[in-house]
Amino acid sequence: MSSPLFVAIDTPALDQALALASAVTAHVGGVKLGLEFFAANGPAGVARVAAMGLPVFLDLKLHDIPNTVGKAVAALTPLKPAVLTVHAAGGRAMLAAAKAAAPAGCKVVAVTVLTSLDSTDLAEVGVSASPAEQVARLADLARSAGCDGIVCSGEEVAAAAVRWPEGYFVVPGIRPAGSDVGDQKRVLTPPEALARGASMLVVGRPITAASDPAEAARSIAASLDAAPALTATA
Ligand SMILES: O=C(O)c1cc(=O)[nH]c(=O)n1[C@@H]1O[C@H](COP(=O)(O)O)[C@@H](O)[C@H]1O
Repeated sequence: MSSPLFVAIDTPALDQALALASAVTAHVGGVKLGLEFFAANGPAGVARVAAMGLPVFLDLKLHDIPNTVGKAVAALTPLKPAVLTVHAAGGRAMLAAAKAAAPAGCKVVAVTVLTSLDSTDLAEVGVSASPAEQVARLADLARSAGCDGIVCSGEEVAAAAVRWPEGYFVVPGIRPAGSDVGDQKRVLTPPEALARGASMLVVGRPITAASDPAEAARSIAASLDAAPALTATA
């Protein structure tokens, strides 16, 4: 089985992205390219990283009217992403349009509540539900709209995996014990998130900002090998 560990290569510098992907390739299951990389390098940059051979998670968090999102997803098809993100808050028709336009074999996953938000942040944008309640609501929406899974934090993934047994669960906000949390608010360690049912662990700065990214990735991968089997509870 390929590793659930994906490294988030958040940099505008193509050379740096290629060097990071090359350094960690033996220890990860794929690379995640997001807005920072895409804004600077566009589809051609994504193709350069993809040519290295690792699966690419293209994390553009699309959120617009259904027609626009469907056409944007169709335009990304030549890049053959393994996974694409859209925002669940875009609604049922937008989620269905994204899935309908996605290339065969590409998982469309819906971002529920960003891991940088807590209940105070949600209240500020008019959401009175807790992060756990909101993730459950948006997971049900994503599932019924035909998506393959969701993005949520490690705090919600066990309940989501119970609600949606065949779902694919992308979990960012991953921090090895003792590492800097940064702007993340809902975090879990790599083995804990895996044990709770994560399908993919997204790790950025704990690897990319390490003095030795290859060693950081190797160490996280080794911690996963020692992780206990799934113990998901609702
Ligand atoms: O969709 C994502 O990947 C994502 C969703 C989310 O709720 N939180 C989140 O941090 N991410 C992404 O996961 C990565 C986390 O990076 P680090 O905090 O450096 O590990 C970033 O590239 C974020 O864009």
